[in-house]
Formats: sequence, C-alpha cells, structure tokens
Amino acid sequence: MNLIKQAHQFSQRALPKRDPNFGKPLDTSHGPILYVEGVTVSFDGFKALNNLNLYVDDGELRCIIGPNGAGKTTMMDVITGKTRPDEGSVYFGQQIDLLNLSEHQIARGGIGRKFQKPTIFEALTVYENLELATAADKRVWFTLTQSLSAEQTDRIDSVVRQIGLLSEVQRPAGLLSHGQKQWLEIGMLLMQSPRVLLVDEPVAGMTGEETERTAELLTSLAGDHSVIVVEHDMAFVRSIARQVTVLHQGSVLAEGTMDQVQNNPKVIEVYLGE
Ligand SMILES: Nc1ncnc2c1ncn2[C@@H]1O[C@H](COP(=O)(O)OP(=O)(O)OP(=O)(O)O)[C@@H](O)[C@H]1O
Repeated sequence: MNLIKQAHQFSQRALPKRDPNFGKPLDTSHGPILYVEGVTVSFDGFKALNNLNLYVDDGELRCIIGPNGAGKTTMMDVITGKTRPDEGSVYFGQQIDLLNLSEHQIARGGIGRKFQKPTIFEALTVYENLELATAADKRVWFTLTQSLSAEQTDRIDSVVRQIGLLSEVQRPAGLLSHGQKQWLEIGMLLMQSPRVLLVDEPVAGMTGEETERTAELLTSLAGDHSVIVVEHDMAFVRSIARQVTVLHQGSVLAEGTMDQVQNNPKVIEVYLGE
C-alpha cells in the first residue's frame, strides 16, 4: 500500500465520530460534570489505569495525589482525549461521551488542561497572549490585527485581574517570573471559559509567595469551574483541598478530606513504601 493511502486510512481510523450532543448545553442535573467509569489503559500488557472510577461534581475543586507511576497523568490523558482506554466510559455531563471526541474537540468543548511547562508566547505581551487565546483562528498576525469585540475586551480585563497580572499587562510574557507565566497560562485557558480545568503540578518550581497566590487563584476558580489539580506538594494540597483522591497502581486507593486520606492506613503504607 502506498504511503498516502496508508496515511489516509489511518486518519479515517483516528477520526472520532462526531458526538450528536457536542455543543449542546451541558447536562449536569444529576450532579457530576465528569464521569470516569471502569477505565483501564494498558501499555504492552501493563495496566497504567486499572478499572478506575472517578466522579467530579460541577464547580468542585478536586486534588489528585498518588506516588510516582500511580496513573495520574494517564488519567488526565484519557479525560482530554490524548489516550484512548481499552475499557470503560468517560462522560462530560450526562450526555457527552468524551471517547467519541478528538483532543481538539474536547479542549474547545469545555475541558481545559494546563501542562506543567507553560506554552505562552514569550515575545508577546500578557494582553496579546490573552487576546490570542480568545481567537478561534490562532494565526498570530491575523488575530492581532483583528479588532476585539467589547465582550472580548471585557473578558480579557476580567481574566487579567483574576490572575493578578493587571500591572504586567503590557509586559512581554518572556519577562514574567516563573509563577506569573503559570498564571498567564491559566488565564489563557480561562479565556475559553472552560467548565473543567485540569491542572498538572501547578506549583512546581514556585516561590512560597507564588505558591500561596496560586492556592488563592485555584480556590477562586472553583464554583465557576470544576478544577482538578494533580500535585505532589502535600503542603499545597492541604492548603487548597476539600476532596482528595489518592491513586495507586491505576485505581482509586482512597477518597475523602485531606485528614481522612492522610490517616488512612492503606495510604500511609503506600507512601511509606515509596
Ligand atoms: N506511553 C507509555 N508507555 C508505556 N508505559 C507508560 C506510558 N505512559 C505511562 N506509562 C506507565 O504507566 C504508569 C503510570 O504512569 P503515569 O505517568 O500516568 O503516572 P503518574 O501518576 O502521573 O506518575 P508521576 O507522578 O511520576 O508523574 C507508569 O508505570 C508509567 O511508566
């Protein structure tokens, strides 16, 4: 088979079916905004996720902890469409089957993900980065030469205040501190008005003061958004956590308040054994 034909067949296979509920108002009338049920992901026979169940409520702030290799990143990869599970179901609200959507559709459809390493445009100002994040067409020159609607400028204004970068708005992003860059990246996700925000190790490399401000930012976002934070820094988790899920060997080991999970003998054993 020639390469072009092969590539075509692959792209046909990789293309997910369009979910008929995609784009409709999200149905969270029965509580959870995110359902991960019976999800298993195997890599060469090794189960990175093993019958994982996770339910996140609308507006909740959930912390996910677990030792190295517990499956935290794989779980986020499944929710955001980067990895397809071998088994299980993943729903956004009651009706949107995320397994039928591409990574791009999931991101545009209301699930934003912040990776550890910021992907901001360092040569552009804070404002321009936020402006670019509002645009459907991401070509930089095109976006920056279009005029913004009043609604878009209001949104940038509100986000820039929310992320605490009002005084830096005209600074090139490359000149921001490490913490400020992380907040800008969160701001860029907020421009898309996501219902769910997945945040991977938000305070890695931050100063104590930046960590505190990040805690304030993430807690302020809960309510309007469901925020799922994966973090190894236990002091930070304690400072923001309401409900904590502990993953171990691809499954949920324990769930509850920080005190409940920290006093759970199974959790103590897993962490001491690390
Ligand atoms: N693409 C892959 N191929 C093979 N094994 C993988 C792949 N991705 C993840 N794994 C394995 O799956 C397991 C879970 O990995 P994952 O990265 O999800 O864990 P984690 O909880 O995010 O760990 P960490 O806290 O170290 O980032 C690990 O044993 C990892 O080596």
